[in-house]
Amino acid sequence: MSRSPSLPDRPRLDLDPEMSDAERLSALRQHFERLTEVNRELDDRLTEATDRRDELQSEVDQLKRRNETLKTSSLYIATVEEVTDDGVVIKQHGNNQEVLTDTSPHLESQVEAGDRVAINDSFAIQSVLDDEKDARAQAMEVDASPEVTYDDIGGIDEQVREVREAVEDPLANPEMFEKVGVEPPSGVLLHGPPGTGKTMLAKAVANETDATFIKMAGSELVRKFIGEGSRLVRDLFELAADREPAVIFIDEIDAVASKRTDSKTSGDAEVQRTMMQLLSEMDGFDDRGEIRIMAATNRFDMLDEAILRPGRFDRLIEVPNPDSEGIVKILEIHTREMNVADDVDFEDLAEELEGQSGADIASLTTEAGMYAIRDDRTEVRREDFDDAIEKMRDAEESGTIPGHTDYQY
Ligand SMILES: Nc1ncnc2c1ncn2[C@@H]1O[C@H](COP(=O)(O)OP(=O)(O)OP(=O)(O)O)[C@@H](O)[C@H]1O
Repeated sequence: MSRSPSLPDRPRLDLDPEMSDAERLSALRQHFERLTEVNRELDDRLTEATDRRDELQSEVDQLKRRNETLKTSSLYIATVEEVTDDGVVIKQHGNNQEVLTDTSPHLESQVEAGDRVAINDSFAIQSVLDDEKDARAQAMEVDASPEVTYDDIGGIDEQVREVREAVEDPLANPEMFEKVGVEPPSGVLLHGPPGTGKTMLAKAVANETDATFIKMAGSELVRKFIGEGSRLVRDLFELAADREPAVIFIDEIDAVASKRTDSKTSGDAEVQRTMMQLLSEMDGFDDRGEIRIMAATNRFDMLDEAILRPGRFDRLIEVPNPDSEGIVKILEIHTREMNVADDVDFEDLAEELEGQSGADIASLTTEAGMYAIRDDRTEVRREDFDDAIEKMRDAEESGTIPGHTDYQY
């Protein structure tokens, strides 16, 4: 780095007592001129230094920005295959390319075979991903205390009773099953059309038993790369064991447990592997205990029978769309907090809503409330429900799915 030239010397004033007044005045004048000159010089240097400082500052800002971009730029995921003296062998997810790469010295001691790591464009390992941060966080929804209660679920009382018996009792009273010598159902499969309260049921059981609710969507298990699906299944059961009591809920289980297809694509083989992993986790599972397994599907007809064998999903509960009595209950539940006008008759509305799911009814009540708000009213009237029904019908006719997808607990 170049050093800045030294500062100009401070001018000295030498006054000889022998000097005449005129000489003194001239010496003083010269001194004043030199001072002014040095002052100007210092001023220039100051301006120069300030300019340089601004320049350096803008360089620092630029570097900071570049550093930020580097830090936030996309990294790729890979699995460590082997740690050798020559470097680390990783396999990139997605293209399965094997690469021999380096780790930064501070990570050297942390990297082990089997770890998932984040790599940059040049394959250098940037960080080691732990399971929580990686797969679990991405693919699972973990709720230590879900808020849904049985009172929030309408029109499927029989299903609630069955679920309580099959899931809640073994969690709450495992010793009872032990004493009587009865095996509780291993897994409970809820099946029925979309939006009928299957997820709510699983959350309500978890709530009632103070269990952690762990949800994994079957589609998440399929989107992963080779070996990733089965690893996620293992993670799922491990996490449940860490957090017991826990209710595992696998939604859209048909995604990994459909009847075998004829095609022999590697994708199918991978799905099969994931399903086998799921079955083996369930088979090696102690039925009585602190973890209960539930799954849901809208495509019961597609399921591979292997998952329905005893010891696996051996309790099937159908959750249908509500009948008119159920619709009234669901309307009551979803209007609990609403100021509903006297002219709204739920029985009458239920007739119009025949065939709709709980989710449709939930979004319909929200929509009716929105009509009241748009009209600057706090009271929701029959006309608002009528408008909401009309909107729902239009959406059905035009093929767009009614609003339940954007209205979730
Ligand atoms: N029986 C019901 N009682 C009250 N609300 C319901 C009922 N069924 C559905 N809902 C409403 O619909 C929303 C979605 O329900 P839920 O997610 O439980 O359906 P699901 O059967 O799991 O649907 P999917 O098969 O699409 O996953 C709930 O958050 C709730 O607002």
